[in-house]
Amino acid sequence: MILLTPDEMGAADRLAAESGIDSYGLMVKAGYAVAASALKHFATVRRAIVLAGPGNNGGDGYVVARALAESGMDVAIHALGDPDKLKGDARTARFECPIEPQSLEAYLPQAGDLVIDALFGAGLARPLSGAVTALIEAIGRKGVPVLAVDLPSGLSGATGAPLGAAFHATRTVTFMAPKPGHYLLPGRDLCGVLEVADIGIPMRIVRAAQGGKLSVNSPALWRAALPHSAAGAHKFSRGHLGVFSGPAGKTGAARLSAMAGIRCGAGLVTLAVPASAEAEVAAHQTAIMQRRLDEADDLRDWLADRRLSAFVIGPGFGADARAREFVQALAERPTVIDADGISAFAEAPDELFVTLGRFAPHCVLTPHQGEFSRLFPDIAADDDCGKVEKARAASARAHAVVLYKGADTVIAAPDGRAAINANAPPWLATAGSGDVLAGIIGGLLAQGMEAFEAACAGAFLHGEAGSRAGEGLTAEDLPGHLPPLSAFS
Ligand SMILES: NC(=O)C1=CN([C@@H]2O[C@H](COP(=O)(O)OP(=O)(O)OC[C@H]3O[C@@H](n4cnc5c(N)ncnc54)[C@H](O)[C@@H]3O)[C@@H](O)[C@H]2O)[C@H](O)CC1
Ligand SMILES: [K+]
Repeated sequence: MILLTPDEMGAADRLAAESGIDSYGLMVKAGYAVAASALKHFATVRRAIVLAGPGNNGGDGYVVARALAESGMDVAIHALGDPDKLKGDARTARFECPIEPQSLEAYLPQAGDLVIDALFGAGLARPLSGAVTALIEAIGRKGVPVLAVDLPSGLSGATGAPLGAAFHATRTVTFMAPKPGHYLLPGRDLCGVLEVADIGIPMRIVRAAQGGKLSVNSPALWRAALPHSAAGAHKFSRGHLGVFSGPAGKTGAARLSAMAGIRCGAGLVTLAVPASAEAEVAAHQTAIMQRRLDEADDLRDWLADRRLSAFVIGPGFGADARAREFVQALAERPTVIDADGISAFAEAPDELFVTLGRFAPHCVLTPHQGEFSRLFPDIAADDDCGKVEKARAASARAHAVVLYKGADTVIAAPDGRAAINANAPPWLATAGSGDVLAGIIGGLLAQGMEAFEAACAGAFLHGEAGSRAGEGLTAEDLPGHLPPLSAFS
């Protein structure tokens, strides 16, 4: 599913107008879509209160009011600012609506109300005023449901961050395509159930307006790149994943990664294990092989085997000089660098980026928020940037795919492509879950998937496994609940 930033939506609007599409007609369809949602999902409310803002979001609101009044609902309009100052389509909508707007201050929330939030949408430019903030709080205290037009007022459609106070909507109706702010947190929560209404802008125009580089993560993005088990496939043709284990007592994370790697189809998986942990690891493994590997020289000997097609380093490994040395040696091969593999470079991020920059961007960094801040402190601290922009900036700097973890995981590639992953159930945030994700991505890389597609597919499969394993899952449950890749081809 494509995503449009509010600016791109504005471009789509302009392209639509240039192609002769009547913009007021778009506003009418937008308003009727919201009214239809109100009638379908809030039919039992006593009255609908349209809060109409000073621009076209407000204009949509007047159309909603007219449509609901025509359907017999008890409707009132409370306008922010002077309705006589409305311009263009919003002005037309106001005068085509039979209901006289009252002032915003005159609205006293009552049980049984439905608030239609048509104050601000794509044009939100600054935090809401104190009066509007107070009204949002009064509505929240009264427990009055809110149906938001395009975006809950106060929420940035670009970043998913509120600019101060914002409505917490029960449902949001947006137009033609979702925006990043509908999926990034806390925006996704503030929107409630999201509906995307078609208001008659041809998709060729919507696609022309879209930079084409930002999507909601879905199989459509990577199904063509999935490894297909050809009839003649044998274990060597499905790649060989190397996973680096930590020392005795710290081998669980790597074992989770290795299990995930073999479960998502890697033909062979080998755990590289220091002498101290050999017995411990051997006691747990069956299908997964192991190899003693202590120092960088052992690693270089192992790397001579070109059948090794991908690696995972980081889970439980230890964030030390040895980790940096190993990552430096691995950078020439597709490698998932996770956890300690990232933190090991906290004092010298550029050392990692220079090394990765010497090769094609075939590595995947999988930082959570803390690790991201350690590796990209200036990017993490830039509040003007949303999570998509941060992941993109980090990916360009690191010359690697960056999978910026969270309940709203964002995947970005150095070429600007980005995807927001939105299928992770909340209970996926459990110890070891990240180790499994690293293993899934490593397993897909080992089978020849490119880094961006492997990271997107990995994030999606991880979320699916979490949903299938259900609440109360532990990380050990995840590999066994991975859906077969054939389910997506
Ligand atoms: N193709 C579509 O998606 C369509 C969208 N429609 C609706 O149009 C709005 C966008 O309308 P716009 O006039 O550009 O902006 P807003 O109505 O969101 O904002 C109005 C105006 O308010 C000022 N402003 C911004 N922030 C604040 C603030 N915090 N306090 C006070 N005033 C503020 C600023 O000047 C804005 O311009 C979109 O969301 C859709 O709902 C079309 O109706 C149909 C086609
Ligand atoms: K709104």
